[in-house]
Formats: sequence, C-alpha cells, structure tokens
Amino acid sequence: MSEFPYAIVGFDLDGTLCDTAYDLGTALNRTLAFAGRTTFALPEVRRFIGGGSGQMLRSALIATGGCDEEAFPALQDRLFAYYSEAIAVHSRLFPGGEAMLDDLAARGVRLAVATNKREVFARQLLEELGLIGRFATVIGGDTLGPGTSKPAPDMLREMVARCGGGRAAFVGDTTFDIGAARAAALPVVAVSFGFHDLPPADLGADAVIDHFDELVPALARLA
Ligand SMILES: O=C(O)COP(=O)(O)O
Ligand SMILES: [Mg+2]
Repeated sequence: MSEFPYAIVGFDLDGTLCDTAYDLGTALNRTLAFAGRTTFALPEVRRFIGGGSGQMLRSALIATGGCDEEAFPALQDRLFAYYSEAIAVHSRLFPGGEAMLDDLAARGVRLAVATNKREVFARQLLEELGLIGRFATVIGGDTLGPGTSKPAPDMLREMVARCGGGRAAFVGDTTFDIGAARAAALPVVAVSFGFHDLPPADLGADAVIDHFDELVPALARLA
C-alpha cells in the first residue's frame, strides 16, 4: 500500500455517508400531519435535507402553507422527538461505505463526521449503526454555536484541529458541503448518490464519485 496523501478525511452524514431520507422524511411527515399540513413523498423530502433539520422543517412548512414563527419551536421539538424515536429504522451506509471506511482506516487515515445535523442525532445514528467508534470526532451543526454550520468553514477547521492537524479532505453531497470545504481551503469530493441541491457536476467539487469504491482512488488523484 503506497503512502496515502491525506491524514484526515471528513464526511458529511445525511446523503453522503448514510441514506437517511426515509427516517428523516418519516419524522418530517409525522410533524406536518400533526400541524394539519399535507405530507411529502420521500423523493421530494430529499431536496430539503442539507441545511439541518430546522431548515428542513421550515422549508416544508413554507411549501405547505407557511411557517408561523411562533408555532415553530414546538413543532421543531416534535420533529426531534419523532426522529429520535426512529432514527435508524431504514438509515444505512450507502453501498460500499463500510469497505471504504475500512480501507481508509487501514491506511492510517483519521476519519471524522461534520454534519449540519444536530450533534446528538449524528451520534445517536452512528451509535445505532455501530459506526461511532470509527470516527475520531463528530461535529454537528449546533456544536460550535450559531452561524458556524456549513457552508461556514468553522466546522471543518475544528474537525482538522480535533484530528490533530495534517492534510485533510472532505466528502459531501450538497452546496453546503462544497461551500464549507472551499471556505476552509480543503479539497472536496461530491457523491452523486446523495441529496444534492444541484446536479452533482455543477456542485463545483474537485471530483464526483458514483460509488464509494471510487473514493480512495479519487482522493489519491486529487492530491
Ligand atoms: O440533516 C441535514 O439537513 C443536514 O445534514 P448533513 O450536513 O449531514 O447533510
Ligand atoms: Mg448532506
């Protein structure tokens, strides 16, 4: 095995490492139904995922009749309760994810998660999937405080610091991820199988992969 060029590889969670659309969508639809709104077919929910669950709920409320800011906090709490109850019913790593994580770990790469999901849910999901021990750190959209979630660079800078520094790359699925990586001056790979808010080729990533088998070679080429 030749020397791998990156000491740290960070991953977005929803739509990048894991297909979480079904469980997020179920929690969202239960919340919308409680609020008397129409619900969404799952493929439609995917476009709301990327900016964090609060943004997902707000966008879905606006799309179904409007978002009343006074009622919003209680609805958000309800969404969180529904999601926590059934966070890993259908959510799984995308195909090839486990072998890819094994491969990077065998090369001595430190692995991290930087997600706009709340940290508590990111940890719960990774724990329920038996993956938490693989990551040196897990940083959520609420970990560092207001204004720090992706596309701001803060989470990725913190990720590199927590991993002890060194050459790092990031992997994501939406403009939030590519924007954050650019702002933090990290190379970034986009996954075409995620919940992208733009066509994958238009995200502006340094490379686009269609399967996790392609990640290690793509990172090696980037460097
Ligand atoms: O849940 C979301 O909307 C965002 O999560 P992600 O940053 O892991 O894609
Ligand atoms: Mg994502």
